[in-house]
Amino acid sequence: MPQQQHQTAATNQPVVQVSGLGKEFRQGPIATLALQDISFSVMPGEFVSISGPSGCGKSSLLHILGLMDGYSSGDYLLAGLPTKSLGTDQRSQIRNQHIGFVFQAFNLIDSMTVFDNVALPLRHRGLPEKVVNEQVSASLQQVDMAHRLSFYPAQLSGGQQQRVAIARAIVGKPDLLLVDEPTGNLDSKNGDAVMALLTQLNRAGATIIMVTHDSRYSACAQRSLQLLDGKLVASVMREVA
Ligand SMILES: Nc1ncnc2c1ncn2[C@@H]1O[C@H](COP(=O)(O)OP(=O)(O)OP(=O)(O)O)[C@@H](O)[C@H]1O
Repeated sequence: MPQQQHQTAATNQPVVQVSGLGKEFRQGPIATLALQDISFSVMPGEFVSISGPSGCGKSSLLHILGLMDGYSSGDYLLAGLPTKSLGTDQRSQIRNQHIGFVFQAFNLIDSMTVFDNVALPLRHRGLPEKVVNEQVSASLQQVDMAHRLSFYPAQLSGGQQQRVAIARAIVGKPDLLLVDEPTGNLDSKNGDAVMALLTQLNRAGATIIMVTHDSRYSACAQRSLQLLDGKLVASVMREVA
């Protein structure tokens, strides 16, 4: 399969730099401290997993890293850009330029073909259709789904839908792939295939942060961050085969 070069593979600036990050949710008089004093960096080309028990703050952290939610304290630099005081439009633009998302539920648009789903981030950037065609084709080849470009999501298996979702996430050559429980809706055979694909993308230069409950899959990452009660309690390096 052809391999795309990801933007950050050649730089030495952290893709993610989080320091003293805190997140408080307020529901009337009740305050929940979902994240407390979290600090870590992720360098270009790293594959980092985030794990921990239910309610420990994994989704809250991923949402902040994806600029889908703000934070209450600390700092977060994305590819060197300060994110603290960004407005909604700026966040959305930076998300489109720098971040690819892969969700547990795939989140494909049912009324659009595979091609149009994958083309979405590029059309959002206003790129010419010729460039869109080239990049979508390359991206679908990377995930081995080029033979299904005129299919609709309902005509695909779960594993195929997730591969299309991965194609959509990488089509714009983002600095960072944020992956949330990518195997949660898949059987073990398809889950293994999706993890093999993510590992392959990482070897080709993609920087990946993945939330997973599954210790088998967190072992695919070079580093595992473990959260407990909103705190970062361990950062474990692994030798990945
Ligand atoms: N919108 C919200 N309003 C209030 N509290 C919230 C909100 N979102 C999350 N929380 C609280 O923040 C804490 C962390 O939740 P979060 O969803 O980040 O955990 P998680 O580790 O992703 O859990 P799971 O593995 O079950 O998905 C929990 O105590 C949760 O109740």
